[in-house]
Parts: sequence; structure tokens; C-alpha cells
Amino acid sequence: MASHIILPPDGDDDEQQRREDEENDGGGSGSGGDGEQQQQGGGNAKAALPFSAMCVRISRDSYPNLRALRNASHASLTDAAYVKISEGDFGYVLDDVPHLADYIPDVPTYPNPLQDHPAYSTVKQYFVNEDDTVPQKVVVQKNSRRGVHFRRAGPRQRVNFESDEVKACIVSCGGLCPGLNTVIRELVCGLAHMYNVNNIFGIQNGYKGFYSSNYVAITPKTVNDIHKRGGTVLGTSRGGHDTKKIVDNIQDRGINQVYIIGGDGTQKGAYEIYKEIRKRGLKVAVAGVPKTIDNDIAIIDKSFGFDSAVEEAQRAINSAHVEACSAENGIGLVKLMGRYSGFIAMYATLASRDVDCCLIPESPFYMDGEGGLLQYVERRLKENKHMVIVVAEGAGQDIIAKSIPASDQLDASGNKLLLDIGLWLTHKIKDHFKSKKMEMTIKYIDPTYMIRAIPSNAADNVYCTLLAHSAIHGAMAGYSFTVGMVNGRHAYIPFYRVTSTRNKVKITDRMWARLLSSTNQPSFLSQKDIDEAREADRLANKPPLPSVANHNVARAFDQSAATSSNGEI
Ligand SMILES: Nc1ncnc2c1ncn2[C@@H]1O[C@H](COP(=O)(O)OP(=O)(O)O)[C@@H](O)[C@H]1O
Ligand SMILES: O=P(O)(O)OC[C@H]1O[C@](O)(COP(=O)(O)O)[C@@H](O)[C@@H]1O
Ligand SMILES: [Mg+2]
Repeated sequence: MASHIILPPDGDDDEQQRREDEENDGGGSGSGGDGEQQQQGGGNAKAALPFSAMCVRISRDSYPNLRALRNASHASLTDAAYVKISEGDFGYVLDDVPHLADYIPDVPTYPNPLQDHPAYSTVKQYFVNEDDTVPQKVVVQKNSRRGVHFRRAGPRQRVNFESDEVKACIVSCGGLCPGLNTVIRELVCGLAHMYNVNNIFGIQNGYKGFYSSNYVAITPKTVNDIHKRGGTVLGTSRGGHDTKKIVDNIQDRGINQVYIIGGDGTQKGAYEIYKEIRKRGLKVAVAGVPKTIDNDIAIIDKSFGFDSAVEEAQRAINSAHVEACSAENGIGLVKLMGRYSGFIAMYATLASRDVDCCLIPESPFYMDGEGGLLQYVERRLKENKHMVIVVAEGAGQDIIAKSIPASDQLDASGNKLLLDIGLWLTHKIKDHFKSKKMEMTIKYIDPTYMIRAIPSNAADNVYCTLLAHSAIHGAMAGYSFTVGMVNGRHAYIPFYRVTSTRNKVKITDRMWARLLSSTNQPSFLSQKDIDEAREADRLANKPPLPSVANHNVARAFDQSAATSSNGEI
């Protein structure tokens, strides 16, 4: 994807500096405590200013670099005037999200109705400082540069929508995940109770519902107890993303806030919708709430529902353990979700302590010969008389493909359909012991849909609530983004950052080492595998930056790319 850096047009240097000076005089920056209330310089006051003023403050020192960046990226203006990167002091880089004022020059601003809200108005420092940002990397050294930052989520002093002007819609797409209903509930209740918005519609059955079903009016009353149920009351689906038809419907129905709950595919779709909305110059904010049971969305710490799913997976692992322990040479094999990322399997294994071997897509393994899986299973049974194996659904696809011709079938969203690794392993292990004439029994448990069809647990419910609220605050303030927790703080992340890479378990990091040491399984890795994994980690974390000669910005991204994967401790 080509990218463009939004910068002040040529000749605006003096104007930029004048605004910087004004902001500094007004005390609009430099406070930054949690929940800091900022009386001056709210972002939406800026929204009424010309396009150039929407850029964050840029120090004089770094400005020449930004000019170079602009010139370098002019060649690729077509696909996005959507990437907004700006620099500050000491290697600070803001990877900002787009705002309505980027393409609607005179978009009006209004005082945030929360300031008159009986619950919130008493909260000291409720509004976030417009300059607050969240660092992508929190582990630093004495001489580190400040690195890449994202705009902090939260309520702004001024908003870009009046309450009775808002017509919001909510859609959920992709596979199920615990907490979907909680997010829907809190979006509806948050809009109604915090911002007095009463025009809220549900889109049924995913993206295709924008153009193939009626929109359903939803109110706090109709969603009151949905958080106690699994699934999504709106329905969901794969496929059916027709950008033009979707935006035609948004436009025709006068929708101006679109809340999109879904995984990596869904966020790609949200980005396409945003780009089309912007091309048409519509006053519509697009807020993505990342949903992924696989925890495969980049940048964010953890997806909602993940903890609930890991907790539920314990029940399957416990059953596998009971079955294994109760038989002579018993093996319990549990398959868990994880198409490309083995987080559920890894965390469920670490939590359980009963698992002897965990197989994930990121870590190659082999069956036969010295150091292979079958040899390990044999040894473990001889030592312990029972064994529990957890396998992520995406693991070992390359080895199955060698014995079963891969079908290359895709689901409606274009995701590759996987071969059943659990069933395949069951047969392989059985055959192996049969050939060795060794008595054993294997019980294969596939709780795939059971771990994602449950309601979210208490911690996930709170997380879902905060995500929904952050999404609402951002949309009301005119931003378009994917919301997420980054190093424990809520942030607005550009769509391009969450869709350009996938979060994966880093087998070269400490968490995977902890797992190996807890299960005592062999790593199955050759030096070549390790080298390839290191290189893949390096490349996967590199965002598709504009091919620019801006050394400072490139260094900041490189430095953040060296950050550990999400949830890494
Ligand atoms: N590259 C893409 N561009 C636009 N829409 C997409 C893209 N990939 C997936 N989608 C749409 O997003 C929705 C959900 O995608 P899917 O991959 O099934 O689930 P998830 O969002 O959970 O990853 C589907 O409606 C699909 O058509
Ligand atoms: O049978 P379905 O509905 O396609 O779901 C299976 C897939 O859903 C997932 O749980 C999550 O996928 P998404 O996050 O892309 O929806 C995968 O782990 C799994 O392969
Ligand atoms: Mg997905």
C-alpha cells in the first residue's frame, strides 16, 4: 500500500510556527497526566482550522525532515492521503489517525455534552489532553529515541457531532468471540447515556447486511441483558464486503457514525469503507473495534474475549487430562482455535500445567526420527504413562499437506480452509504405536466452537465496556480508527497499522521459552528454523512505510518494530 504523509502545504511554515506558539502560550501541552482536563487547545477547536492546522505540533528542528518526507511521498498520493505521520523532539513520531477536518475544512465543533453529565461532570480531569499520545514501545534504554506513538483514546473537550445529528450503526463480522454482545450493548448504552444519541441501528449478519437487510433500531432497553449471552445479537457472516454498496447505503440512510466490530478481515473492510467515505467527502466517522479470538491483530495488547476463551479451553484440557490419566498409556489430544497464531494454545497450555506438548502454527515440528514428535510421545508415555497434547488448528499444515493433497479451498472471506490437524495427529499416533505393538489409547477433543460461543467473563466484560466507550469518544470527536489497548492505555490506531501485519507468537521470545520449559517438550527447531523465525519477526513488525528518505521516522518505526509481541512480558 502506498502511503502519504499529511503535512502542511508548502509556504505554511510561518503559519505553523505561529500556531505552535499560540498553543504553547495557551498552555495546551506538556501536562499529560492520566485523565488530565484540558481547558485550552482541544482537538476539535483545531478541527475548524484549515487542513494544515490539523497536523500535530512539529518542532522546528525536525521540520526540514518532514518536508523531505512530503516531497518523497508525493509520487504516491493516490492510495492514501490517509497516513498521518509527524515528528516531535528526540525522535518522537506520531502515527496519527485521520479526522473529518482532513477533508471537510469547516467541519463545526461543539462542546462535549459530557461536561454537563451528572456522572462525568464531577470527575476531575475527565477530558484527555488533545496532545496525549501512547508509546508503542515502553521498554526503553537511557539513550533511546522516543519512538512511535498513537493518539490517546478518550473524551475530547469538543466534539464534531451534535447529539441529535448522530445516526449511528453497529455491525459485527467474522467468527464469533466472547464479548461481542457486551461491546454492542456498551456502544448503544454509551452513545445514549453519555452523548444523548438515540438514533442507533444494528446491521444484521455482517457486512452484507448493509445492503441486503433492513436496519434494526436498537435502544439501551433492547440490549439491556445481551451481555449475558454468547454470540452476537446482530448476527455475523464472512464474505459480502462490497464497499460501494455498503457506502451507498450509509450515504442514502444518512448514517454518520459506523461502528464495526470484527477481526483482521473486518478491519481491512473498515479501512476500505473509510477510504470510500472520504472519497465522497461524507461527514461520517468509522470506528473499528478489533475482535479476534486468535489474538492475531497487530499492535493491540490483547483482544477482548481472549481471556474468556482461554479459561473455557481449560475445561477441555482438564477433560483430556482425566481421560489420559484413567487409561493405560492414555493420550488426551485437544485442538484449539488459532489459524495463523497460536496464542490460545500457548496461554491455555501455560495456564493448565497438565499439558506435555503444545503445537502452534508459528513453530514448525516434525513427526518421525530422532527428536520428532512421535519419539517424544513414546518417551513421555514410558516415563509417565499418560500425556496431554494441545494443538492449534493452524499447526503442522505443511506436514499434513505432504500426505493429504491440500485442497486450497477458501471460506467466503478468502481465508484458507484448514485440514484437521487433530484428526490427522490422532491417526498418525495410533498407527505409530500399532506398528510398535505398544498398547495405548488416544482421546481427541475438539472444543473449537465451545470456547468462542460462550459469554465473556467478568474481566472481558469490563474490557469490552472500555473499548466501546473509547470508540464512541473517538467517533464523536471526528476520528476514524481502530481502537485498542496499547501497553495498557487505550489508543486510536490507524487502520493501515492493524491490517498490514498479523500478531503472531514469537518463538524467539521469552514467552515461548517459558512454555517449552513448562511442558518440557523438545523445541523441534533447527538453526535454520530459528533464523527464519527471527527474520520473520523482524519483517512482520515493519509497517508498510512510505519509501522515504526520512531517516528519523524510519528509525522510530524500526525501533518500535523491535518491540516484543503483544502480551509479551
Ligand atoms: N481485504 C479485505 N477487504 C475488504 N473486506 C474484507 C477483506 N478481508 C475480509 N473482509 C471482510 O471482512 C469480513 C470479515 O472477515 P473474516 O476474515 O471472515 O473475519 P475477521 O474479520 O474475523 O478476520 C467479511 O465480511 C469479509 O468480506
Ligand atoms: O468456522 P468459522 O466460523 O469459519 O470459524 C473458524 C475460524 O474462526 C476463528 O476462530 C477466528 O477467525 P476470525 O477471527 O478470522 O473470525 C479461527 O481460529 C478459525 O479458523
Ligand atoms: Mg481473521
